[in-house]
Amino acid sequence: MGALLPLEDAQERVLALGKKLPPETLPVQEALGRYLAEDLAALRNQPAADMSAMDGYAIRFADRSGPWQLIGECKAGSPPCRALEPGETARIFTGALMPDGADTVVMQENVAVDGQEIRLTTDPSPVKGRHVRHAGGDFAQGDRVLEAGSRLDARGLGQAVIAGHGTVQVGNRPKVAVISTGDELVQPGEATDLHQIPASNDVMISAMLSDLPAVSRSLSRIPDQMDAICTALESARDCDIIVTIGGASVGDHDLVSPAFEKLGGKLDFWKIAMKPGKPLMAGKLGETTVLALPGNPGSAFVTATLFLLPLIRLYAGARDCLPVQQPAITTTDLPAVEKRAQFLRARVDQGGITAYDSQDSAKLSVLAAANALLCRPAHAPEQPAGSIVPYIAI
Ligand SMILES: Nc1nc2c(c(=O)[nH]1)N[C@H]1C(S)=C(S)[C@@H](COP(=O)(O)OP(=O)(O)OC[C@H]3O[C@@H](n4cnc5c(N)ncnc54)[C@H](O)[C@@H]3O)O[C@H]1N2
Ligand code: MOO
Repeated sequence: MGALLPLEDAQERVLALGKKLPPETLPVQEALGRYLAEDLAALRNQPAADMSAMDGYAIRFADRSGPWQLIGECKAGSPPCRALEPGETARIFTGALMPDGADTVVMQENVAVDGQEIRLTTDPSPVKGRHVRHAGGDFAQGDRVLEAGSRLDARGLGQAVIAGHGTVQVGNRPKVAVISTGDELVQPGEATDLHQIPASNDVMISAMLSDLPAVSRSLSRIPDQMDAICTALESARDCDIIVTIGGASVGDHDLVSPAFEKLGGKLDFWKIAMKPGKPLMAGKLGETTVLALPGNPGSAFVTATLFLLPLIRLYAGARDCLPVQQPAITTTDLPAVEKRAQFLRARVDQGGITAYDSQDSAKLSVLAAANALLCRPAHAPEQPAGSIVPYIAI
């Protein structure tokens, strides 16, 4: 067997095969999950002017001990009442603009109201500036409030809107074809003979894409025949990315690589130093990036996590494409790793991270129970229980 390509090199090469798509402008309401194509600057100050953070009474700190004469009302959505003179107060509500002259708010729980006279009932007396949100205290016009390449989640959308934006420039969604191959595959829910298996990877991989800005289509259960695989690949050439599942290894019926080459595909690499996922293949078919994932469910999931999702993020304009690794304490001894980096299906909780005893990449039961991939780099030394190890949350 020739030298296997190290994982990091393979990730770099896959990302080098892709390209960021030209951006588009969308109404903010339609931009959930997209990556910002440019830094977003605030178009307004927030708050636009000093405003009250409480329901109560606006006062001048200079006459903090009261009593005060009530001269008007300030509510959210209306301009403030006239300026306060010494000894005066205005009724004010949360979110209302402060009247000129006022610099402090006393909560209504801390006063007694007697007609137009308002008295302080608590000791100590008010603190200067208390319960006032100052103009520009959140952000000022021109401030960068969101970074190019960051993902617009619910909070990001809220931020864009409060900063004054009705539309945003975002990365486009790559078109992705998911092609599964195998004579043994049957449709979900269909009865299986002993030599058959439900096509679970198709649903699993498509589901992994559903959380990303991608337009995917599925070409399921292509037979292990050269012509059929070539036809499927040809039919997806309008896509930015073709991902195949299964038929990536070296068996006589593993025809993805031969079909890819027959159509003139340019192989970038095949086989990497990783477990599971060794038979991963990557290349270009014209303008389309092709990733061939191994068929075992554990291998398909791990390679999709480490290669396919990052590639989609790259096309969609993400700043950070690779999965985030976090630290946890291993609850078990981990043996030294040889040349293939390992991604162990594991369970992480407050007590630490525990890799499952069985790491058979064909076992969906283990994959489905896991909530983490415990990362073990190639040539990592033995790590006893209690060591800190990296993991990817799944
Ligand atoms: N002589 C060697 N044999 C194998 C090697 C090797 O290096 N030398 N590599 C092994 C490794 S590692 C893996 S992983 C598998 C991957 O093989 P393929 O990508 O060719 O996958 P298949 O043979 O088509 O399928 C493997 C397994 O997964 C099931 N499968 C496939 N597609 C689906 C699907 N869409 N849904 C559910 N299950 C699927 C398939 O029925 C097989 O059971 O090769 C090793 N062999
Ligand atoms: O990707 Mo294979 O799992 O190493 O069996």
